[in-house]
Amino acid sequence: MIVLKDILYKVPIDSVVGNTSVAITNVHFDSRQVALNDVFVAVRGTQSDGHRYIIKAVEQGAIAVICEELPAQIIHGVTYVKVIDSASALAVIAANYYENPSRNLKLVGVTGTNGKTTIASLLYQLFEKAGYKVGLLSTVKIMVAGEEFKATHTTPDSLTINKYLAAMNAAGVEYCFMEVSSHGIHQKRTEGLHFAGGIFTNLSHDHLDYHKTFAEYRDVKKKFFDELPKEAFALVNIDDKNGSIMVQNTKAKIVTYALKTVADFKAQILENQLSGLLLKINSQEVWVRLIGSFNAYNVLAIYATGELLGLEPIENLQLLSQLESVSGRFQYLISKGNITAIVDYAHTPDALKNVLETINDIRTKNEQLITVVGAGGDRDTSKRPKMGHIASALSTKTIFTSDNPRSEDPNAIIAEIEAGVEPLHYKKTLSISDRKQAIKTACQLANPHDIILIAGKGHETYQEIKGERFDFDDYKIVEETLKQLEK
Ligand SMILES: CC(=O)N[C@H]1[C@@H](OP(=O)(O)OP(=O)(O)OC[C@H]2O[C@@H](n3ccc(=O)[nH]c3=O)[C@H](O)[C@@H]2O)O[C@H](CO)[C@@H](O)[C@@H]1O[C@H](C)C(=O)N[C@@H](C)C(=O)N[C@H](CCC(=O)O)C(=O)O
Ligand SMILES: Nc1ncnc2c1ncn2[C@@H]1O[C@H](COP(=O)(O)OP(=O)(O)OP(=O)(O)O)[C@@H](O)[C@H]1O
Ligand SMILES: N[C@H](CCC[C@H](N)C(=O)O)C(=O)O
Ligand SMILES: [Mg+2]
Repeated sequence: MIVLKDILYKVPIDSVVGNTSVAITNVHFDSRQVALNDVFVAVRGTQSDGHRYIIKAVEQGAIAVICEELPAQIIHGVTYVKVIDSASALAVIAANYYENPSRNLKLVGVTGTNGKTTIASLLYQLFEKAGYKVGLLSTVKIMVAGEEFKATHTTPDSLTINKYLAAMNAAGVEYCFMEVSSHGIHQKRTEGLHFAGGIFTNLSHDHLDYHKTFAEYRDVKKKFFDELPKEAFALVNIDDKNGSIMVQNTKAKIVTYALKTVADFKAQILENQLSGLLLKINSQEVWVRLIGSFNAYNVLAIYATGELLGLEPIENLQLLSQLESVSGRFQYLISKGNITAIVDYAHTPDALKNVLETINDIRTKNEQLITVVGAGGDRDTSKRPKMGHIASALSTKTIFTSDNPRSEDPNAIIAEIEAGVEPLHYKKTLSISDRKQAIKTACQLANPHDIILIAGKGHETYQEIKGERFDFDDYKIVEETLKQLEK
């Protein structure tokens, strides 16, 4: 039996109306999911306010309500707990309800604009190959010791996080790697978790619709490091100018990694090819099957984390060379007709620039680089012209198309992307709003040895248009189209 006051442990409370010794069944922050004897936590959101649904939750059987403001109408038999901050209370309640599962394993959070999925997924692979039971919470999927679950967010809500961590406890998981998004930190989805370490990848332009200014976005990321406990490690990319800012106020042990600067963990790129990277890490050579100089940072962060969590350096290096690429991250095929098609999740200006520069480093001048790219609807609009500028400047030909238009007009998004194209690059671009048609056109324009980059959607298996999700898989489409054209 779970009692309300037990799950309120360490929640900053303002006042209580009713009895906190009542038995409760479940906890929800969505009134539509509330059933008899559940607790409803009213959270203020971006579209609506959970406080509006308190009456509905009580009608559905809620025995207790956690809120920042008491409702005008108090129902007898229901306990009302007024808290300072509902989102924060929800996170602490979630951890209490599932018996603090983050304390029974080593939890490492990865934050930064790009590279979170890559690092978290490859750490999952590394520790699994080292013989441990491992957990993963990522944009692509959730893993509990080999069992796969669907991911809906990069960082899920605090109840979902703790639910999966509890399942990991039950499965005997020793290490869990999770992505920590800026939305996740800002909405306090990760509060109340006990982290053994935090990793900072890099910081560049993204989500400025939500966070408004770059400084605000940076400070939200920094908050994750501010809150790490002193026994944790804070592993930071010190080549990124925001790396030192991230750990300015952390209590955790600061460990640095870099390619260009003096750091605790240092790497050098010896070779950079389409088949992989040859790196020198802390004076040892290692070959990895990951492509692009940005992946040298990811590999170095993974190596350093392995060592910080106790892997032997030799074993660590051996396992690094066995890692397989992550779905939708520089995932490529070479067709029968010798056309290389690359599918990559680059959906920020910086990621797009990195991927294009990597391809330009690898290709020879007579091969064309044909890029297919768009930008998501209902998301940061200021990145659109930047992406248009970068794609057109760094590709031989660029086809602008739709990403997930969501509620927006696809052609209006494309017009904003086109606005960033410099006049001298105009003639190298065309726009086709139907993404499938855009991919097909890229395939038709490609000659043997050319490279096609399809950016922005990576592993996604849908396209979201006007609230509906249609099946869509960049990799499958380009694979099938090239097969048909080369029949
Ligand atoms: C903008 C945003 O982050 N929104 C998240 C937020 O929803 P919200 O604030 O819009 O909620 P709301 O609709 O205003 O509702 C307020 C409250 O009323 C409750 N409610 C609402 C209706 C009702 O009938 N009854 C009821 O109780 C809701 O459950 C909610 O608690 O809280 C929800 C619950 O945790 C999230 O599912 C939701 O994510 C939406 C779906 C989303 O698209 N989020 C994206 C932007 C996101 O979080 N992305 C990051 C990755 C970003 C990156 O690439 O780095 C991620 O971590 O996934
Ligand atoms: N260390 C890095 N530095 C810069 N760009 C990177 C790095 N790692 C990956 N990228 C680029 O960013 C894209 C997204 O990578 P990844 O999915 O690992 O990032 P993410 O941080 O998880 O993104 P999201 O915020 O959408 O979850 C990749 O497809 C690649 O183009
Ligand atoms: N986690 C990112 C994913 C963007 C992926 C891109 N395909 C899009 O739909 O904009 C976001 O929610 O902003
Ligand atoms: Mg991710």
